[in-house]
Amino acid sequence: KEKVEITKAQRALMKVIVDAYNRHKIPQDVAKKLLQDQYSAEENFLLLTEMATSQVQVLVEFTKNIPGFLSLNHEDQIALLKGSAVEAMFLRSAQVFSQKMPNGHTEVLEERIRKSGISEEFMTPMFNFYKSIGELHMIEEEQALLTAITILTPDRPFVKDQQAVERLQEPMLEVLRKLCVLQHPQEPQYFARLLGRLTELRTLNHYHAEMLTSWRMNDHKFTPLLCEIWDVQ
Ligand SMILES: O=C(NC1CCCCC1)[C@H](C1CCCCC1)n1c(-c2ccc(-c3nnn[nH]3)cc2)nc2ccccc21
Repeated sequence: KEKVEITKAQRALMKVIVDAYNRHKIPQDVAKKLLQDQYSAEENFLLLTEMATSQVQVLVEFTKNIPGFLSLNHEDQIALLKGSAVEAMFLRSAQVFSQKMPNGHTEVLEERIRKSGISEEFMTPMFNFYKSIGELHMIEEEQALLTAITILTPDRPFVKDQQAVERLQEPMLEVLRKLCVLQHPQEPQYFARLLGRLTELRTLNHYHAEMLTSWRMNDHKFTPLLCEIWDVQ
């Protein structure tokens, strides 16, 4: 039986990531807002672009706190943010969707999202992902590390020094692996399941451009930041 122990240095790294993650959580209020009222497709799309814009700003702040990130080549820093922004948005959306809510609220939230204006064909992959994240019942340390690991994916388009990114991602993966063994001793496959979600996240990345243009409304307006990050307009 492997004796797993998180070292002092690993605990310190985890604390830095979790503190940064908690400081930069975007307001949960999108779920509350959606539960309050039904909105038109236009209003929902505006809400999405507002939430996504503020989440990108928060993601940049969070990323700056990842040890070593600011020492990376500057173009690579941009390539990593650009390459992970959509995945981080869906990961955060999944965490918002999976958060504990009073009875029946998750069903109402799901209904509101299904009727928000997104076209039908994307509902299944999106909710499959949200539910598979929910089933993991991640603790916040796991959520924070998974977000950092997503950002530090070496094989994003245009990353020049992939080894430098791997050197930052590997210690995060090792801490997460140990955390999973300690948190879920009766589930030796839990870490593998967690990483499997990152593969599912990449498929949502693939759908994203089509999802945006498929919203049942015309004239999709984006903020300048989203035009940069989402490669639209
Ligand atoms: O605001 C949101 N997500 C923010 C959450 C926090 C981080 C930044 C994004 C959207 C809501 C917007 C208003 C209409 C309903 C969905 N959202 C989504 C969602 C839906 C479609 C696309 C998308 N992308 N491209 N086309 N459609 C992205 C995200 N999934 C959610 C699950 C739980 C709670 C909110 C959720």
